[in-house]
Amino acid sequence: MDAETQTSPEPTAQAPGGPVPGGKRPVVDISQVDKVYGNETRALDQVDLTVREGDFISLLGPSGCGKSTLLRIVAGLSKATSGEVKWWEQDYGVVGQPGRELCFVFQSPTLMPWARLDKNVRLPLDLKHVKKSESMPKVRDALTMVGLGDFEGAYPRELSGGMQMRASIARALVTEPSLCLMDEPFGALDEMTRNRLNDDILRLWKERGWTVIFVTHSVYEAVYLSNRIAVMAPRPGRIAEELTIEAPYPRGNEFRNSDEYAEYCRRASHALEKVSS
Ligand SMILES: Nc1ncnc2c1ncn2[C@@H]1O[C@H](COP(=O)(O)OP(=O)(O)OP(=O)(O)O)[C@@H](O)[C@H]1O
Repeated sequence: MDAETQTSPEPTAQAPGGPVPGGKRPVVDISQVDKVYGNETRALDQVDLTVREGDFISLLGPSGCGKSTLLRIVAGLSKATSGEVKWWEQDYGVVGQPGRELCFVFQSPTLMPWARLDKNVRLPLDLKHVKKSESMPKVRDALTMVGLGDFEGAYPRELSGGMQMRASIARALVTEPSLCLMDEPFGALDEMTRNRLNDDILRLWKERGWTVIFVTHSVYEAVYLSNRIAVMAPRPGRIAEELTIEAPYPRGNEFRNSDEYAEYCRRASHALEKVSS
């Protein structure tokens, strides 16, 4: 998971199962994944999802439908009971090899309270024994990208909740991931801060050429950010419906205030109501 990122092989027009719709190469292929916990909770049942290069996919669903479980399985933090999670042309085990770097942004910032921001953000590179002379320019670059360029010497307690979340995104950025997994990163923030961070994430997604899998409870957030939304249902956890959000990027306030956005939100709410009832 922590190996140096290098350039991925050139995209090809063929997926293992045939031609790639739209020419986009699959990054992760989740196939017939079940997860049954030790207490016999069936958290996931026959989940199929193909994540393609450049996708911004939201996993949207009520509490307990298995969103975090699925994300943790993709990250290799938990094992599927059965089924497969494959990377393009290779098994999951190759994560951490060149071109297969991923990052995970958790629900809370999980910063080390005793360390200044630069040290917090440098942590993944320190763990890889990257020399300080090499890591510090990357740390400064990442902090600047999330708008915290002037705060590298600050302690987490000196920052607002939104700034702490930005710092945790900077810590993910320094690893130069190609796939970014985000588990409800903005759920605890007020609406204005969440909107601002949504815009930041879309900018980084575009600039960095990321593929993102994003967990959220919020219909509004899912529609604003995503090109695809997988609506998940509980008991057992499964993907009940997939919505495509055709609105072009970049998206901003114009999109947020548009009839098109309202219509997509209505559709996503309706899908969510169906699985929650
Ligand atoms: N370690 C575990 N052991 C037993 N059951 C678990 C474990 N982790 C999760 N579960 C159960 O699996 C189901 C799916 O949980 P999960 O956290 O993946 O859902 P979620 O959709 O992410 O929920 P939330 O939106 O509340 O975070 C739930 O019923 C949960 O109680």
